[in-house]
Amino acid sequence: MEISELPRPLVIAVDGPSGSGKSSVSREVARRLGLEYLDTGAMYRAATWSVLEAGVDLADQAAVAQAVRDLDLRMGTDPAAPGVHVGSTDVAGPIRETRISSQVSAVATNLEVRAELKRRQRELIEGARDGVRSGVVAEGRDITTVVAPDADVRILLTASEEARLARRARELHGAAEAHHLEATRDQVLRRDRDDATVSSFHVAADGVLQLDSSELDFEQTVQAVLQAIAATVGTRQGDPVSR
Ligand SMILES: Nc1ncnc2c1ncn2[C@@H]1O[C@H](COP(=O)(O)OP(=O)(O)O)[C@@H](O)[C@H]1O
Ligand SMILES: Nc1ccn([C@H]2C[C@H](O)[C@@H](COP(=O)(O)OP(=O)(O)O)O2)c(=O)n1
Repeated sequence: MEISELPRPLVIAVDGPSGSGKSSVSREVARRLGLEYLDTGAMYRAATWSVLEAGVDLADQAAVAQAVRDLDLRMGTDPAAPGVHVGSTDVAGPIRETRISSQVSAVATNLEVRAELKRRQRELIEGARDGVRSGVVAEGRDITTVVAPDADVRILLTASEEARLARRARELHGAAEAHHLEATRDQVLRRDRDDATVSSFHVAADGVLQLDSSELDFEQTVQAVLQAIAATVGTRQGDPVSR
């Protein structure tokens, strides 16, 4: 089925571990389908940036949760330029720094923080459903299971540990040599271990399509996701309630 014929509104949920390619692939899929793009990991990163900026002790769960409830977070959802602002401060760059990557799980495992961000993510997804682009690709760790279990298409993007480490090392250091792989280990494997205590993103839940990108390059992965979307919503063609 032609992409232009896909029913709208269209909500696509993508989850996966660190380095599986979910952010870059989801963003490109959103761009090609003319949908909005929601990077929920960026919301946890911006919350972490803000809490640290305010000098709140990450171990003080109640104070962290309150700071996140008070957070003036503005998520841009244009896949061509998905900005992240806290108040008027552009934090798109700072939230990718190693100091945030290494501490974000402490915030993401705070259950009150999760409840607050889940509420905001649902609002953003609903807003996108009714917005000019009529839909969104939302990606993270618990989108297929908790935030948008009723999404039209739900995909778990996985890749072998080896592939994920190599991709992250290349991204951070420009090469995947042994010492780079070691330096990247904390950012990928330890963080996934911590994050997995509150979300399930290694095994696909019922009705969630698992896609292993270990042997695929970026373009092949984008194509695989587009095909999965067309195959899933294409079967509902003619269904007037395509959500
Ligand atoms: N299928 C793929 N093959 C090779 N590299 C990829 C693939 N998908 C993504 N990448 C690259 O791997 C890195 C990590 O991807 P990213 O989308 O940030 O992963 P995630 O959001 O799951 O942590 C990026 O530099 C990205 O360009
Ligand atoms: N829906 C989500 C999205 C991200 N998180 C957490 C898990 C991660 O450690 C951080 C940052 O997510 P992000 O997707 O930017 O992580 P990657 O570096 O792409 O692996 O937020 C989450 O708990 N739930």
